[in-house]
This record gives sequence, C-alpha cells and structure tokens, in this order.
Amino acid sequence: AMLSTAFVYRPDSVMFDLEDAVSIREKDSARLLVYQTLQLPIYREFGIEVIVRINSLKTEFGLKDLEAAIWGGVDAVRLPKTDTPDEIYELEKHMERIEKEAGRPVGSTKIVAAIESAVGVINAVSIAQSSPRMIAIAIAAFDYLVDMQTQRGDGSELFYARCAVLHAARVAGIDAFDAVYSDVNDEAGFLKEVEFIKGLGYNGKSLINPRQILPLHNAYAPTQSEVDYSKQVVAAAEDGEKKGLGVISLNGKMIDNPIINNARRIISRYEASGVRQ
Ligand SMILES: CC(C)(COP(=O)(O)OP(=O)(O)OC[C@H]1O[C@@H](n2cnc3c(N)ncnc32)[C@H](O)[C@@H]1OP(=O)(O)O)[C@@H](O)C(=O)NCCC(=O)NCCSC(=O)C[C@@](O)(CC(=O)O)C(=O)O
Ligand SMILES: [Mg+2]
Repeated sequence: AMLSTAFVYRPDSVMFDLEDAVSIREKDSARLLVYQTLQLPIYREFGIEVIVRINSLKTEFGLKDLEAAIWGGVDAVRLPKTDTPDEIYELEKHMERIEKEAGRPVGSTKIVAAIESAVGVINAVSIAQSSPRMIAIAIAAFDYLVDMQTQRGDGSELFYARCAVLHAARVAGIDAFDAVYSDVNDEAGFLKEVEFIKGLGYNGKSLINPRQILPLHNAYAPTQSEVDYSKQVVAAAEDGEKKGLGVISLNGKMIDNPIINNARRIISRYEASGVRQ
C-alpha cells in the first residue's frame, strides 16, 4: 500500500527499499512489486523523483534489483554500504548494459551512494567523484555506528563522518544527504538534528516516515525577510552588472560574490519550499 500512496505526502523524492527493510524471504516479491510500481505514471505526474535502494551487488539479489529498477524506469539507484569507488565502477558497467537492453539513454540512471562504514567515510571523496551519474552521497548512521563500535548519542559520534561525507560531496559538486532519524514521534529531537545538519551545509536528509516531510521542508525554507533581502541583493547585483559597476552596494553595504551566491541559494530554496511557517 505504501508503494502506491507515498506520492500524497509530496516528498521531493521517494525511495523504494529492497535492502534492509525487506526480509530475505520477501526479496523476490518485493522486487516484483517495486518493478510494477515504477511503471505507475503517478510519481512522474507529481514531479517526484523515484529512487530504488538495491541490495549490494555482492549479494545474490543486487543485480536482479538493478535490472528491475532500470527496466521499470527508475530515476536513480541508491547503492547501500558503498566502501570503494570500484563498487561504483562495477555498478556503472551493469547500468550501461541494462540501459542499452531496456532502450533507455545510456547514462540516464543516476546514482546515490550510501556511506555506511569507516572505510566508506575514508574513501568518500573518491566515491563521490567516481561517476558522472553520481548525484549525491548519503551518510547512513546505523550501519556506520555499528562499524565504529558505538551507538547514537548526542551527535558527536557522527560528527567526523558527517563532515567527511559533506566535504566529499562539495569536492565532487554533488548533493549530501544526512542520516535517517529513527524516532518518528520525537519531532523536537528531529528538528534539533535538522537545524544542526542544515547549519553544516547538508542539502537534506533521508526520511523514514511521512510525518517528517513537512517539518524538514519547513526547516529548510527561508524566512520571509531572508527572501525579501535576497531578492533585493540579486536585483542590486543585476543592476550593477548592467551598469558595469565593479563594486555594488545595497543600503550603503557592499555586496560581494559570496553574498550574491548565498542570496541566489536562498531564492532557490524559497522556490522549492516556499516561506518558513
Ligand atoms: C518508522 C515506521 C515503522 C513508523 O510506523 P508508524 O506506523 O508509526 O507510521 P505512521 O506515522 O502511523 O503512518 C502513517 C501513515 O503513513 C504511512 N507510512 C508510514 N511510513 C511510511 C513510509 N516510509 N513511506 C510511505 N508511507 C509511510 C503508513 O502506512 C500510514 O498510512 P495510512 O495507514 O494510509 O494512514 C514506518 O514509518 C516505516 O516503516 N518506515 C520505513 C522504515 C524504513 O524505510 N527503513 C529502512 C531505511 S533506514 C535503514 O535501513 C538504516 C540505514 O541503512 C539508513 C540509510 O541507508 O540511510 C542505516 O544504516 O542507517
Ligand atoms: Mg544501512
């Protein structure tokens, strides 16, 4: 039921999970359901990106999952537990073959790599840079913390990995997504974490429940005064460009490139999420 109704919650993206949320006994039937769901026009009609989290290619399920996802018309594949760029090269090789067989443009299926181990964190830059298909990398906290022999605490246990993954994304020019927050009833704790990762520079967060979507979008939406000021900055910059001015000022304050770029980013978030309520 969730597969065919998730669009009503207006996420930016839905991810159909074939990995750890599916028991071994149900891998084949889940894959078939996902394949059928991918062919429903509804997600495209609502402009929602569709991702499938496949099983690792090291398992007996991974390649079958990839075949079903690409034949079904998925936008992107999330590769769990990515440890090295070689795993992405292997994924790409299979993707290219399947896209040709399915009559899809080669390169049209994008990749999100999930980093879930210490070795993945250490290799994050080369993973992020490994393919033009790569649109984002994501930190997956639960498996990572098991690998680190610790557990979720005040956030300090994740600080290094979050920074490493974020820097890798920025080096590669792709998006970075933060870990899931598993207590869906703790909205205050969720929002505290969202403020923190937004402050670091993350582009967003993987979610596990529809109740987390609106609070996340709202936290990322700029305030009305931020939007108003950003529009003034961009207008002043465009006016200055037309007049060929080297230095631009707004209300007596110098406006330089970082301020203009920040204003454009705020306007693009406003266009995506509206104004913070
Ligand atoms: C958490 C909970 C049990 C709460 O149940 P609750 O019953 O309290 O939910 P309610 O809020 O009451 O549901 C109200 C309505 O929303 C519907 N609804 C709920 N959830 C929905 C959803 N996800 N999608 C669409 N629809 C949904 C529901 O069907 C109902 O619909 P209706 O009956 O029509 O009213 C439930 O959400 C859930 O199962 N979530 C998915 C968990 C999941 O995906 N785990 C795998 C990914 S993490 C991982 O693997 C770790 C990782 O790998 C991470 C990484 O890689 O990043 C690492 O290592 O860290
Ligand atoms: Mg995991």
